[in-house]
Amino acid sequence: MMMNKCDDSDDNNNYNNSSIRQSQEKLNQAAERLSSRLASIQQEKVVVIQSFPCQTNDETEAYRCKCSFQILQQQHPVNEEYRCHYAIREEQRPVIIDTFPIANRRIQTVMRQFRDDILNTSASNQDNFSFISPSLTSCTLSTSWKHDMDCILTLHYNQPIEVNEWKRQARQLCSILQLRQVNGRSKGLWVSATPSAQQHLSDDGKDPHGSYNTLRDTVYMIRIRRQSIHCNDTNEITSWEVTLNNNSNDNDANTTTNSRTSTTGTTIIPVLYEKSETAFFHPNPNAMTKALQWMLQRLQYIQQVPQQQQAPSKTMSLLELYCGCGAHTVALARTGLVQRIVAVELDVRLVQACQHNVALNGVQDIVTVLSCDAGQYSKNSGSKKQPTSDVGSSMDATSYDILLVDPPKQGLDMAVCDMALQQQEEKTLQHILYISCGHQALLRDLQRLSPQYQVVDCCQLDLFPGTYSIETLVHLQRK
Ligand SMILES: C[S@@+](CC[C@H](N)C(=O)[O-])C[C@H]1O[C@@H](n2cnc3c(N)ncnc32)[C@H](O)[C@@H]1O
Repeated sequence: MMMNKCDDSDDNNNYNNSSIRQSQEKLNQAAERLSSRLASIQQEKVVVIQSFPCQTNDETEAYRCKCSFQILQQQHPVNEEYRCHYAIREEQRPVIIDTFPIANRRIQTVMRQFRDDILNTSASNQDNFSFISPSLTSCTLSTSWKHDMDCILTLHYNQPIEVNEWKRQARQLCSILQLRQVNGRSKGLWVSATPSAQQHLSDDGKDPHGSYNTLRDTVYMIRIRRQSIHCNDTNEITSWEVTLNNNSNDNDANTTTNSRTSTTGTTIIPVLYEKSETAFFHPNPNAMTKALQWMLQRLQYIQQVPQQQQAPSKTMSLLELYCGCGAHTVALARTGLVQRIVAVELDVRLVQACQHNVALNGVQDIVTVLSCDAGQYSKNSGSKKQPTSDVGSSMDATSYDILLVDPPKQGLDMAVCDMALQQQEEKTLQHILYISCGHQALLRDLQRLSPQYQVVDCCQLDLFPGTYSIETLVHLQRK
């Protein structure tokens, strides 16, 4: 568990510095362990494991953009008033918490205001929210990656909601807490309210444009080109950075997909996202943007460095399995480094979100999103069968240059590894970019792939600071 933040500023600084140091030490130790495991998996090549350490206090302490809490009512022992508390489950039991320091600043503020100003308020104010608090059992708070953008509060009840009154009060709640939307869920019923009475939301939370409880974001990819002179040869070196901060003075910069190139040759490419609050999205924006930056660097390397069978700047195609809402898909499609992407996802809500994000960024000509199981897709591709009816425009899996995988903790389906290994004769698939949040599964998969692939680059980042979780990014290349 994370420690509570201390209020004294000197101690606070010490603690903050030490939390960054702890994060760095955690990565150093993980790199040592992984190095020795890799050495036993592949004897041929030694790779240096880099790390992307956390650099700011918010990255180590206040990073989570999705949190769920139980809501408990307790009677005060002295004045006998009932007070609401947040609780998290530890060893099957609810543990009351006053604060949740790993939640981002916006969630921490809304948590405090909702509990103190709405749920535990004076009798007069209680009347204003009399339909909000009774039978409330838990809540979920979600924000955009850039947490000053959107925040959605979802309230779960164990009794039916009185819909009209609840909506009226929830709308007021939206205004006071500056939320994009408040949802109420009770026994299969889903009601939603937004600050504006005019904006119609149907009772299943869908807005008139069809986007479902969406949190909006803009991620900026920065391509930096510079000349390097070595032994009278001039080469152009391209590097990439990824950030959530729009440093321009342009107010429209976070709603447009237009790229901007400066006189020095630096290009800023905005990527727009709308992520469903109800389905998976990366809960740590720092880890998500760092991983994306690493992917761009690797694609740049793949495109520039001549391979045995591959000339530089060749048109590249990419198969992405476990694509989620398209967090990587749309960004990669906008780099100009890949000309064709097929993205596969099992959860239909995420398939829809990914398709929506593809359209939002105008990359429909580059990306095809498929709704199917990654293992099944790989099996069918291996046997040259197309997996589902909506794959008309997709290619056979044997014809991609790069495979990008970001599986759940359990790692790759065996059929995915088989598909990557089966391509030995055609030797088309050259590279695998593997994003892993499950360490044991990653080691198992690297072992399975080791007869034909070797690790050429590896990087680790602190997935959930204050816990043991690490994200490992691995670039495998065909031997
Ligand atoms: C770790 S998440 C990564 C998602 C995405 N890359 C992102 O960053 O948002 C893993 C994703 O794999 C999907 N998934 C899980 N099992 C799958 C399967 N058998 N076939 C396809 N997708 C699957 C999940 O729905 C989830 O979206």
